Amino acid sequence: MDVEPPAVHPKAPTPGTELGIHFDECFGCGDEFEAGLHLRSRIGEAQTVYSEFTVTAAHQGAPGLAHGGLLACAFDEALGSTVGNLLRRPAVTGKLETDFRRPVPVGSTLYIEARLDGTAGRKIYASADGHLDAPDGPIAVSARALFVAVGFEHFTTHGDPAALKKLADAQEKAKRVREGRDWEINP
Ligand SMILES: CCCCCCCCCCCCCCCC(=O)SCCNC(=O)CCNC(=O)[C@H](O)C(C)(C)COP(=O)(O)OP(=O)(O)OC[C@H]1O[C@@H](n2cnc3c(N)ncnc32)[C@H](O)[C@@H]1OP(=O)(O)O
Repeated sequence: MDVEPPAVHPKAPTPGTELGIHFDECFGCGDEFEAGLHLRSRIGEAQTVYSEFTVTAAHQGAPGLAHGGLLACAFDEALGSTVGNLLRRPAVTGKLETDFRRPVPVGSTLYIEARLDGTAGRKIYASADGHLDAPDGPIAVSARALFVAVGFEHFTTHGDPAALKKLADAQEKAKRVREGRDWEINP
């Protein structure tokens, strides 16, 4: 099947939009686990999403250096957020390939620029570069991923119903807040 240019969803968030946490307990972006990556993302121009995270002592592999697996996690999150938010299509990572080009010390911030590369049926291709300590800093890590579009039953069949309910409740609350209907915000 031919690879087609990605078609950004008409209701995708516009450039400049700060993307919130998609699930409080997500290791990549959630805020419930102190040791998580706490990655933050923003929509850029031309099918890009910019993400940042700061490496802490909780992310070490060798002393003082980020663990490669946790760096891969950051790219999975940044690329998944790019796919989910720009295409507005549930999808899961099928394949993730990383090139580690420079060590990433504890205390440094990785600026990840991720982009959609194309789609072929259910297959979605995306890639990203992680710049060290500045958006135009040297590239420390690059990644390419294949996401596969799935139905919501992927999550209801294989996931945790209680966690899915928690997520649905949080999304409903966020919607109420956006629409000014939440009593805690507008008593
Ligand atoms: C809605 C609004 C959203 C709003 C905003 C949301 C924001 C949201 C932010 C999320 C941010 C979190 C980002 C973390 C994302 C994860 O970490 S997801 C967790 C890790 N991934 C998984 O657990 C996936 C586990 N794997 C599976 O469930 C299944 O293998 C898959 C991937 C669904 C595929 O199975 P399947 O549905 O049976 O499909 P299958 O026919 O095998 O494959 C479909 C096509 O993909 C190809 N393919 C599949 N796997 C591979 C592979 N590894 N290599 C090469 N090709 C492959 C197949 O060859 C096939 O190709 P074609 O024949 O069509 O040419």
